[in-house]
Amino acid sequence: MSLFITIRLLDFIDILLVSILLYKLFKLIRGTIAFNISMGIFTVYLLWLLVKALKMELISTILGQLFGVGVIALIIVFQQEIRRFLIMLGSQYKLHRWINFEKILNFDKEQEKAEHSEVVEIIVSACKEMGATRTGVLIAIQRKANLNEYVETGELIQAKLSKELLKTIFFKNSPLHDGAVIIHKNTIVSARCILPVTDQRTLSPDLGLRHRAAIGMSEMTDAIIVVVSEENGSISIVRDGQIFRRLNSEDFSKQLYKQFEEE
Ligand SMILES: Nc1ncnc2c1ncn2[C@@H]1O[C@H](COP(=O)(O)OP(=O)(O)OP(=O)(O)O)[C@@H](O)[C@H]1O
Repeated sequence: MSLFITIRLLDFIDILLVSILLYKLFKLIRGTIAFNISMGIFTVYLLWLLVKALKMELISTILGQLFGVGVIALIIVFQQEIRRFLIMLGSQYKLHRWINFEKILNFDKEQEKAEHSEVVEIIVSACKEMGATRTGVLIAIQRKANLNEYVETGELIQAKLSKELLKTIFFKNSPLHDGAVIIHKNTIVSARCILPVTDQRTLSPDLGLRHRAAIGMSEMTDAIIVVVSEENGSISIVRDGQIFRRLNSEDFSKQLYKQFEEE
């Protein structure tokens, strides 16, 4: 047996990839309850190593059994985080851009752009007016990921998107004003939808449930979420767990266009 450990270039790449994955994972769960759970598991793991080294048979067998089913338990406990992590990898590195499905399917980019600008114009104009009247708004715009599970929590509308319809839905006395509206292309798919609330604990305390639901939705899906605050009429855009707050009309429009372009 050779006394020298041979390290290949591939081993470096291996270590680098694991470091990147761990860093991304850390960034994703930092400040959430998942971080505390991970720390708990890590502590139990250290304890297991210690009792094994001290040859304390009973406790080390019990902890060993626990880690035996650990992978399945981890998948169940971290189901949401694993999902978010995969979505983040997929959206951040934009694999579909390299593969370019649109080109393969010969998708008409010009038509898509025209559709986007119609949707952006309607949403910007409606939100500006609703902001001025301090009307609370929560809109999730579907991108690649299917939003059916959230659509089903609300009332199906399936109507062509228009400024007046959006304003009617979010009007304070409307029975549909509570919750979120989900839009796909130029259709209002449903209203009164319940979105997942983020469990990030480092968010600004002035962000209430409407904004937290917007952030939660953006962590779970690649949807673009628009929020108008009922409290102060300010407009925010949320994507990939990131919130762009208090946008003026010009920035709101620019940012919304940018998010549409950024697949
Ligand atoms: N999980 C959810 N999914 C969809 N909508 C939600 C959810 N939770 C709360 N909302 C909406 O947010 C409203 C409450 O907003 P809240 O005042 O707590 O939030 P906020 O972020 O402070 O917003 P605002 O600035 O408009 O007050 C609810 O009436 C409801 O319409």
